[in-house]
Amino acid sequence: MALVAGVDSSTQSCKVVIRDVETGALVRHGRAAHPGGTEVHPDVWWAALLAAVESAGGLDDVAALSVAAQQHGMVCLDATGEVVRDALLWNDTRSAGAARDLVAELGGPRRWAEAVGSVPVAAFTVAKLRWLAEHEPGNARRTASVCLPHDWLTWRLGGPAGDGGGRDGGELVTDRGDASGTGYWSPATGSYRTDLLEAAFGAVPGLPRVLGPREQAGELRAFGAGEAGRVPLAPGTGDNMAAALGVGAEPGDVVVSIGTSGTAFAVAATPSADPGGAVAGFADATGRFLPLVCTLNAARVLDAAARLLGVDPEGLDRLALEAPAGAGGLVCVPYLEGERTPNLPDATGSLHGLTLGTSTPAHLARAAVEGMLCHLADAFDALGLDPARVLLVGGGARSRAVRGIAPAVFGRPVVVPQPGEYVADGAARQAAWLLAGGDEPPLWETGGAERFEADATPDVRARYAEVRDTRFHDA
Ligand SMILES: Nc1ncnc2c1ncn2[C@@H]1O[C@H](COP(=O)(O)OP(=O)(O)O)[C@@H](O)[C@H]1O
Ligand SMILES: O=C(CO)[C@@H](O)[C@H](O)COP(=O)(O)O
Repeated sequence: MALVAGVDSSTQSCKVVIRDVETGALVRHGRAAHPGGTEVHPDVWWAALLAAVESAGGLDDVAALSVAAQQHGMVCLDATGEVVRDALLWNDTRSAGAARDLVAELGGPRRWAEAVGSVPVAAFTVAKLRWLAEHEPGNARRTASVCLPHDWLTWRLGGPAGDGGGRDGGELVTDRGDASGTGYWSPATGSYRTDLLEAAFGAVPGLPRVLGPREQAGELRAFGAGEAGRVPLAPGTGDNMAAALGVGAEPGDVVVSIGTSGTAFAVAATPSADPGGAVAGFADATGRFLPLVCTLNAARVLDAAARLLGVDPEGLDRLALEAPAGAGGLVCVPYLEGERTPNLPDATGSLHGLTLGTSTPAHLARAAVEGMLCHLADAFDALGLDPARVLLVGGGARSRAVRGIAPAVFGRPVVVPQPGEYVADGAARQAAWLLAGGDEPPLWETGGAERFEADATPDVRARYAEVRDTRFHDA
């Protein structure tokens, strides 16, 4: 039985799945935690990857491997391949002012949408590079090349066995999906916009070569591999693109992911360009496109509510399901980490409608779940689609309360695939595609999905919208 490995190096953890190439059956898996915070030295991802691989039983028997990872993170390397400074992650908002400046300098959001499919906000690599040039000019001058988390991990995996840091000049590569989150690569033309990068950063550092969906990224050299047999590395991709591949999303589906970020995205045949900036016009991992709306606040809203109430995730579910729909008028606008969509990087969360009646743990739990889901429903609406299927994935989709309340808030049934690691699965499927060749990724049985239905509660969304607009209209 030939096996492939898929990695998901996401915000909170690194996950590894080992799957059968032919059937996609899960053979082994492992994970290791990432630290909190919005800047991290890439070596920390490397250490977590090693630990996750070990807990997945190693890679000795895999025939190909692919890495997916959190999008946008700025990894700067010097001329010797050493990391210049901690990577700034997608959810680090210090670059919000830099993004505003870039939008103004190019002549407004429409110009950016036309140039690269997206209007940069703090998350985009291009804004982080402007921030670096302005605030850490010494680090900017040392930056000989810039890449993304999955590019860097792929590069390290292809390094010499026993590599302890630094590299000997191997080529950096990326894929269309992750390149489309930089703000200096156009999904529509498939080429870098080095003019935009130079205008933002004052120089054009080395950039990863952008690979096609099943182009080989190199060979596995870490873990002592590459001596006995050759293990090809697939191009890898951003975590949302990998999730689309992992659940087998097709045009007509919208995927809503509740991880550290909340995302709503769809597979599209043509590129998109939203001058309003809400929809990022990304590329996907199959040669198509992935219009996507991303929020900064999703599963961690549930974590925060559980912490506040002194309960575990199951306790939060139980409380939320005890309270009535609408939580008696208690509304949580969950901008706990600032927000990206809408673009309110300095916003904080808000609780509105406290009365003696709503001052109960159950009402607070319900308000947190509904607020998080109303916020995601806004993201879903921004896509402007009427999909045949809405798929709910990510760690937060494991919550019983989320599954029960989501169809009411979204006003349509939701399908929850069997609990799994869909980003790592997508990476594994890409690795299998590299081995199999062909125009389409191999078809894998994704297992039993569960469909959840509920009566729509438009009044819950209306009340949320009223509080959101009153509180944040002028923010
Ligand atoms: N049963 C559950 N109920 C609610 N939330 C859960 C549950 N299991 C996991 N989570 C949440 O999932 C989140 C992590 O999701 P994940 O998709 O792995 O994030 P990321 O990909 O951003 O690292 C955590 O914030 C965690 O609280
Ligand atoms: O910035 C985006 C999408 O544009 C985020 O979705 C990141 O890719 C992080 O993903 P998670 O770790 O939350 O899955």
